[in-house]
Amino acid sequence: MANYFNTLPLREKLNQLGVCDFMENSEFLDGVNALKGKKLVIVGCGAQGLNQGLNLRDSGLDVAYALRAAAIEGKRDSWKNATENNFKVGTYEELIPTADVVINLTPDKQHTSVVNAVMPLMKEGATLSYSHGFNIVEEGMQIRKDLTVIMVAPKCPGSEVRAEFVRGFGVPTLIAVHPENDPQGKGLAQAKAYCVGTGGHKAGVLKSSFVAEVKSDLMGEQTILCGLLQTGAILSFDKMVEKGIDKGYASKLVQYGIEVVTEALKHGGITAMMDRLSNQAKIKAFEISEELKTIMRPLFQKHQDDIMSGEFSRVMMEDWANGDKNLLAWRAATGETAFEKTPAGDVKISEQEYFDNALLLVAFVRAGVELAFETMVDAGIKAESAYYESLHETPLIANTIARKKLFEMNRVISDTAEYGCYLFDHACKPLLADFMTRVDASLIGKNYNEGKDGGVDNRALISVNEVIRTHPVEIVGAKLRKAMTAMKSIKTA
Ligand SMILES: NC(=O)C1=CN([C@@H]2O[C@H](COP(=O)(O)OP(=O)(O)OC[C@H]3O[C@@H](n4cnc5c(N)ncnc54)[C@H](OP(=O)(O)O)[C@@H]3O)[C@@H](O)[C@H]2O)C=CC1
Ligand SMILES: CC[C@](O)(C(C)=O)C(=O)O
Ligand SMILES: [Mg+2]
Ligand SMILES: [Mg+2]
Repeated sequence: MANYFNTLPLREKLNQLGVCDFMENSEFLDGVNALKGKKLVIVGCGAQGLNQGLNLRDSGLDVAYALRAAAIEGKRDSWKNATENNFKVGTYEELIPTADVVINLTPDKQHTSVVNAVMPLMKEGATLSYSHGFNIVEEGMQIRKDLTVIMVAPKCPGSEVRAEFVRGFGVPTLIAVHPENDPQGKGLAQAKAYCVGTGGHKAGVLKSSFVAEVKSDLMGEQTILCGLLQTGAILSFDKMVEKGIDKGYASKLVQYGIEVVTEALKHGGITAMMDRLSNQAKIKAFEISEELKTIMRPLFQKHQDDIMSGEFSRVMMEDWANGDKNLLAWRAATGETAFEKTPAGDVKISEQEYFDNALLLVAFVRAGVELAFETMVDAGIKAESAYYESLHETPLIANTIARKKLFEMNRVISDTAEYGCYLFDHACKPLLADFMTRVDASLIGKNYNEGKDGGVDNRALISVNEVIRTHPVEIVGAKLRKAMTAMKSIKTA
């Protein structure tokens, strides 16, 4: 199989990369009807499988789970997830032949073998669905011509797909129909109905393409969403310990601080996050984030280049073939970091203190969101898609760190995200070594405002505000957030 994207002529590459239509509420008035009464069979019951299935069932759809025989016999977690939630469970042979829609929610590294196993069992004219286009785009999987192939890709971890739905909201979602597989022209209607079933239509839906989803999703997850949050968390914690800050306090400030500062992003973008700081702290956070952007820009560009060329996938797939040797070693090393091993202290930190005592975290977030957004847009990804993959999803990943630190984040994200996260983190830390020698406790661990009189140069403040507020991520964000009127707040630690 050849990398599908690389087989396309340049104009078609650009064409597919540029597919990005924000869908109006009026396009979802048909609700879940296109899937009502159809049999939806989800393959795999993990992070996305379980949570999407719960939402789809609560939306009135008929959902069952096809698991591999070993998972059923061994009563593995996937079997427990499904049966404890009272779903029908069966083998591929039992459930796939009657399915109208087969939803493949197994890890990307298994897609070729899973699709090769289920495709011969699928009935004529059925639909195969993915939540990430890797198998189609990077591996060039060929699907039987009578089958419709759609994608419904929530822009967030599975746990948050459920949590937002239960809160009465949803998560932004990219939907697409594979241009090579839409023989009956029903793909879009089914993808829209599926998206209503998961609640995604409440948060914003982009009509995208498999190509645009893959090239933006991989970039977001490697850089700002997971890679940089991991780097920022570890470096911030280590710096506080080096400066003599209590370890329990340091652990708590980072674990919950990322969630608290990014919650402001969710509601009002970088502007709202930076406005939570005093004027003098905002100017300082702006300066250090500008420096971080300069240092990290080449790394962000390298990741995007490697994603576009297929080099990233090639190297990751080598590791798959090698029994995940690198991934497993990197996962184990993450578990051994001092941040991971130090429990959060039993100390009260007020919401404002998370901002005032963690300027460095705010600077990492601003730098990472803006860099990821700028790099994606420069590569031909549309601003709306880049916004979801950078600014909007950062708080949702931060929620997972608040639960159980980097372990939880890496457990709930996909296998491609976890691999890319470590790759970025390992390249980023050495790049920041010199910068970090200049960071003191006033930037992380202590209140930046302490001992300062609060005065600022008016012109400097006006110019900082101007740069923050007119960044293209803020412009598109303001527009997209208007469509998120039902967004709920989360409770902070
Ligand atoms: N994780 C996330 O939050 C996101 C994931 N996605 C996409 O969703 C899809 C699913 O990812 P994710 O939910 O992380 O997957 P998980 O790693 O959570 O695994 C899902 C399930 O697949 C089953 N499985 C594993 N290997 C096989 C196999 N060889 N054959 C059959 N079943 C297998 C596992 O059950 P068992 O081993 O018991 O059989 C497990 O329950 C991916 O395409 C991913 O890119 C998209 C957005 C976010
Ligand atoms: C963390 C990134 C993601 O792409 C996601 C949750 O959207 C993944 O693959 O897990
Ligand atoms: Mg994603
Ligand atoms: Mg992903």
